[in-house]
Amino acid sequence: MALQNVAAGVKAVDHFGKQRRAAYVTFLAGNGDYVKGVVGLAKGLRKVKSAHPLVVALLPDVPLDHRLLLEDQGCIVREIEPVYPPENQTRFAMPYYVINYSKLRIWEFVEYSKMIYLDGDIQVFDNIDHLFDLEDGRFHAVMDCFCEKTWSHTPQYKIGYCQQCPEKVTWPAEMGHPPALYFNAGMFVFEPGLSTYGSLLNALHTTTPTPFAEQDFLNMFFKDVYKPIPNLYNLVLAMLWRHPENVKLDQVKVVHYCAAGSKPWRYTGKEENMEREDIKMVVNKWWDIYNDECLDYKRRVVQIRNERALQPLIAAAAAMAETNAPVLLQYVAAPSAA
Ligand SMILES: O=c1ccn([C@@H]2O[C@H](COP(=O)(O)OP(=O)(O)O)[C@@H](O)[C@H]2O)c(=O)[nH]1
Ligand SMILES: OC[C@H]1O[C@H](O[C@@H]2[C@@H](O)[C@H](O)[C@@H](O)[C@H](O)[C@@H]2O)[C@H](O)[C@@H](O)[C@H]1O
Ligand SMILES: [Mn+2]
Repeated sequence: MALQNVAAGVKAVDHFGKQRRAAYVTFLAGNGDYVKGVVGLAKGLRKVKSAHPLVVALLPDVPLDHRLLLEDQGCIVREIEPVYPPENQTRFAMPYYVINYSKLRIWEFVEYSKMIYLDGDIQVFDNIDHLFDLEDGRFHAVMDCFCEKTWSHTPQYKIGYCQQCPEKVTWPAEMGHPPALYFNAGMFVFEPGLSTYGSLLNALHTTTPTPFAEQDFLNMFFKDVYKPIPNLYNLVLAMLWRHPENVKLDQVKVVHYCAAGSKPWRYTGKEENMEREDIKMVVNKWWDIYNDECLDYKRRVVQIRNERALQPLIAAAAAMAETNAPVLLQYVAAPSAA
């Protein structure tokens, strides 16, 4: 029995050259435990019934078993080449931040017209598909906070200034202009494009790396088109103790587990602020999704024997792939007469 996989899943739709589409995209590097973050994210997007697939841009050092785990969760796995900043003496805020420049490869995913990037340590608790309708030609992201120790190298940290409460400490005239609005690069809405991609890589080669690596670089590159979106779309956890007046936790749709000690899959509760009831609550909410087997992806295979049914079924399956419900069509050719 000759089985021919007529995959009408998302990939096949790409080959049909249909209109460009929207997708979520995340980034995975190494053979460590961030893969748990990406599995959790895939299940979280399924739980909120997102209509769009999750693409995982992963580095060559991600092992096969991790890739299969992600495929089995319905992710579209795309291997990318690393991107390194120019030779430098920079001390990154976290030494591993140097690998984060590889995120820039996602601008090359031009089969998609609009994408939402989400770090692997992010969870989506409410549907945010409406963000794909945000204005084109802009870079949409949530404003960051400068109050954590990770910012102690900056002038704003030294004088206690934060864009989250600009009225609290007046920016001294002798220090020139206050810093431009600055976004957290763990979540952003963007449009892939080869010309932007080329400009990004060219600009990178002549830009001295800085402590927040690609986050600093992206803020510099998109400064003129950056448009802040509410922090309910990317709650940087430090906001809970740095700017509680700016946070309505019951309205938060997206949580970013970037505070030290808050990665759910590594959570011990020992680090500073990690014993807080709100931190325990969002970490438990992450685990509820990660452990929920009902949210595991179930691949659907439909076998076809009648060749005349093939085309309409491919069209129907391609349409379903659009709504992040890929179907694998298998055409079972009749055995040839002996
Ligand atoms: O060993 C690593 C470190 C980072 N990342 C990816 O790079 C992103 C940015 O790193 P991280 O979230 O740790 O930075 P933070 O937001 O905590 O500063 C992660 O979310 C992952 O998607 C990864 O895959 N493996
Ligand atoms: O490589 C630089 C990283 O910079 C950002 O993380 C930082 C930043 O948010 C600081 O403002 C916080 O103080 C800190 O905790 C947090 O880790 C992005 O989340 C991450 O994706 C990545 O771009
Ligand atoms: Mn992160």
